[in-house]
Amino acid sequence: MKVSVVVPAYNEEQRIEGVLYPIYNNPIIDEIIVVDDGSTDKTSQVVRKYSVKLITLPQNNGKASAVKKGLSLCKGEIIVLLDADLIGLTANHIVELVMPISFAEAEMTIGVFKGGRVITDMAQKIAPNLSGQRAFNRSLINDILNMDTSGYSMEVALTKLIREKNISTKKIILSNISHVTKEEKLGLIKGTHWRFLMYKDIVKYWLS
Ligand SMILES: O=c1ccn([C@@H]2O[C@H](COP(=O)(O)OP(=O)(O)O)[C@@H](O)[C@H]2O)c(=O)[nH]1
Ligand SMILES: O=C(O)[C@@H](COP(=O)(O)O)O[C@H]1O[C@H](CO)[C@@H](O)[C@H](O)[C@H]1O
Repeated sequence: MKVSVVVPAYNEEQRIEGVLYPIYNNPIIDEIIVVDDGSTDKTSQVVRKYSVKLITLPQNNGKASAVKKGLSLCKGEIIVLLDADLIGLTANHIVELVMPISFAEAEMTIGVFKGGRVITDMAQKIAPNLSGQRAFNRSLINDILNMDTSGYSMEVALTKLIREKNISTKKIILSNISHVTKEEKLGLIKGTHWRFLMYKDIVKYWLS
């Protein structure tokens, strides 16, 4: 089965190679689409060093719309979503996310960090359903594209969709992987502000 990987990226020039390098040119992956969500840094320039498809959006519209743009263009029968700021990603993590889908054990897998860093392990233990690392069957793509979601409400919208449509899921432990937190990327004040905006998107979606 063909595998597409979609990576939304906003101002990830310093981190995105940590995601592309381990997986580009890998025979298990047929297509990698990076959606540069209106970055103001050199994200696109860095991505162009790799043989992947790059979509550059003219302005920053938030993670959900970047992911949807990638989904609307990808061709795989199995689709993998990855954040652009992962630390310690390996091709094996992709295999672990994809296998249960290809063996029809689940329609969607949700990757949960373990053994990476305490801070991100803890966050994912508390809220595994917020994970941006997933694989799913193409049969779900129209439902996902039709979700009324914006900003950081992508994962919470997926959780709602899973419940409503009774989609079978499987949690996959991803070992020795982490991501760069907002505070690490942006500093304490700006990072906390973005975190607040993220939770606002999530709560707003739940209340809608
Ligand atoms: O407006 C945005 C904000 C984030 N992202 C991307 O969405 C993913 C998750 O975002 P972030 O790292 O901010 O979330 P966190 O993992 O810190 O919650 C990353 O690949 C970001 O580059 C995006 O495409 N557009
Ligand atoms: O793990 C979490 O609590 C949040 C916040 O991560 P940071 O510590 O701000 O990097 O990250 C996740 O949630 C976002 C909203 O659902 C997703 O978009 C991210 O992909 C995911 O990493």
